[in-house]
Amino acid sequence: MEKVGFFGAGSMAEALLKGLLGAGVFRAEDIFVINKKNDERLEYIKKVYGVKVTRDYSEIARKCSILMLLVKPKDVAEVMEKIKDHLKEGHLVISVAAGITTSFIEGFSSKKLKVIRAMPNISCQIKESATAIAAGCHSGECELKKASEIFSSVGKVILVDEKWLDAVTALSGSGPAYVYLMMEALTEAGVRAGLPEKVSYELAVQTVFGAAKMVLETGEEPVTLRKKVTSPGGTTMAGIETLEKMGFVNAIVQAVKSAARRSVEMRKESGVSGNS
Ligand SMILES: NC(=O)C1=CN([C@@H]2O[C@H](COP(=O)(O)OP(=O)(O)OC[C@H]3O[C@@H](n4cnc5c(N)ncnc54)[C@H](O)[C@@H]3O)[C@@H](O)[C@H]2O)C=CC1
Ligand SMILES: O=C(O)[C@@H]1CCC=N1
Repeated sequence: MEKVGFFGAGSMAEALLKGLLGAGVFRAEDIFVINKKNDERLEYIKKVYGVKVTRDYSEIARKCSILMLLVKPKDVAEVMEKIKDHLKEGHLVISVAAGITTSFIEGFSSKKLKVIRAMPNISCQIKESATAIAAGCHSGECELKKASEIFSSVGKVILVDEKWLDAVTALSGSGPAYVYLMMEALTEAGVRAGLPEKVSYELAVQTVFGAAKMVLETGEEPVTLRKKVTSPGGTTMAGIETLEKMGFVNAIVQAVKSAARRSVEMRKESGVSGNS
């Protein structure tokens, strides 16, 4: 079985660990994890998931054929500097860092480094991620297949051109947070309408879950399902009219635009030149 190195031990690394181990894609003993300086966090990761932890960057590069960059965009360069002399053409580098291009990563090595840029989301923890992947210039079918296998074990995978990744990041990378905010808003709305908080929360969460499951299980589009809920002159229509008046759709459109813009900014802040 291949060995995989995790550079980063934060939220995304833990969500992926849970998903990948749960799916049996890697054995715990084949996963090596390193972080910047938080010993307690690394100990926790080792204890809970039984994976190997180290402070030796070269050990990971030596032992693992798949290297996953699970650090913040601004920290990608630091990791690459630390591992660049140990990189081989046989390595597959998979980066999930928002805004960071495959060409930026490739640029750290004189070898034809195989790089895949992926944008999963936090739901890989429960194997329900929506992940988009794009290949760098030295990656081909084989690398895409490998990355696809990894991420399809934790959810759905879509192959995209790298130029779409800022938009993908803004939509499905950040997307779970928008939906959580929707749940928070519905809960607060229920409380303001007189419901006890616990009741409101349970109804809000199950409503969001049921609505998504309806789309997936019936195959009907959201617009069709929305019309089925909206009786003429009824309660839903009153609610939807208010959402429209308050610019609900535009708010979502602007949110995704802002997030995509931020992905571009973070790329620039990380010292990456070029557009995508
Ligand atoms: N959190 C999310 O829902 C998603 C995050 N991402 C991407 O995943 C990446 C990680 O995000 P999070 O896990 O949320 O961040 P985080 O802040 O929770 O974790 C970052 C980890 O990187 C480690 N790190 C920093 N510098 C390092 C270095 N030089 N060497 C080794 N480890 C180092 C830190 O110690 C920490 O463990 C980001 O690039 C983000 O854009 C992508 C999709 C979703
Ligand atoms: O907020 C962020 O920058 C990362 C990328 C997508 C989700 N979280």
